[in-house]
Amino acid sequence: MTTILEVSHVSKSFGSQQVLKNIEMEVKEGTVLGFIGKNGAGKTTLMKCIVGMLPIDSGEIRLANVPVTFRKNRTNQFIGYLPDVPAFYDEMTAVQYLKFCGDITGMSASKLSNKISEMLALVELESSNKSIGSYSRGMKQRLGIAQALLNEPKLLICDEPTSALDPVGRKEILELLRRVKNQTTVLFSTHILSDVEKICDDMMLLHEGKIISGTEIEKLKASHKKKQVLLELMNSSDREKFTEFDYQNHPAEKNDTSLIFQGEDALQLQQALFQFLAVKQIPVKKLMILEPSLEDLFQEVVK
Ligand SMILES: Nc1ncnc2c1ncn2[C@@H]1O[C@H](COP(=O)(O)OP(=O)(O)OP(=O)(O)O)[C@@H](O)[C@H]1O
Repeated sequence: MTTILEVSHVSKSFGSQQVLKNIEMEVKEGTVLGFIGKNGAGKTTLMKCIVGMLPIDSGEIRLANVPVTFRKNRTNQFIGYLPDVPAFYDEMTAVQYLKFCGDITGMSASKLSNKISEMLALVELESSNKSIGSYSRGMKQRLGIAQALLNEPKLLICDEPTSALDPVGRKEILELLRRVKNQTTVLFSTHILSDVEKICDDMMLLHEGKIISGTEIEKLKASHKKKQVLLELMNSSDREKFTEFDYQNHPAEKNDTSLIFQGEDALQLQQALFQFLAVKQIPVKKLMILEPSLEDLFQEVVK
């Protein structure tokens, strides 16, 4: 797989505050990469460095193997960028706005006209002839993505595209980003971890100026796995029989018909449960080892 974005040893400070510390990352072509971090972690800063809007103190950023230089737009031909707070001309319609943006890039009139129709269909705004000022936040984000994709970028960068949206708007944007994957590589930042779990091929976490890669997150996940077992019973009366189970070694969380057991070795725990269930002849609805959620891991990393 070709590398589209390469960030090597990048550091960046604002005064005495070092926001990025020797950052190393790579984005492979055709993937959707989720970029996670708490508020103020430095996600926007890194994205602005990638698009050449902020200078870096040291290191190198390469896009399609071309070095990014502060305020030089040579590498911006490869990028579509949707900032966290996109600005629009409220009195324009979507078509007028995209035409305005396309004209600036010097696209030919016929190509632009086809491209506008294609993009508006992609973001499902083709039937809207309202002015942008009357758009919902979700519609504005979708228009922003259409605009960012107008010049067929190799990499689409979206800064917190779902943060200000309600669940319906968020779902629409996530589905759109997933669709867009057929046309370009996507890097998007978020602090909503379930968004990343839903659509991303890879993820990375920015914490205290350093990147924790998707591979490291997976390792963390593996080390946290195999520690919890969920048991769902057919009825609540059977749950009472668990008073005789060895809770001392396997403390459990209890609900009406389910129990979550904690242990150092989930396989052993599962075996002990199987034995107990067989001896007591308790019917089972579900018995499974629980995977930790990204939210659990995030809490683990940042605590
Ligand atoms: N131009 C600037 N001058 C001084 N400090 C800045 C500047 N831009 C960002 N910072 C600081 O750098 C840190 C990282 O900010 P950044 O906006 O990159 O975080 P973020 O991860 O995008 O957060 P959010 O999710 O809140 O947008 C913050 O402490 C912020 O105050």
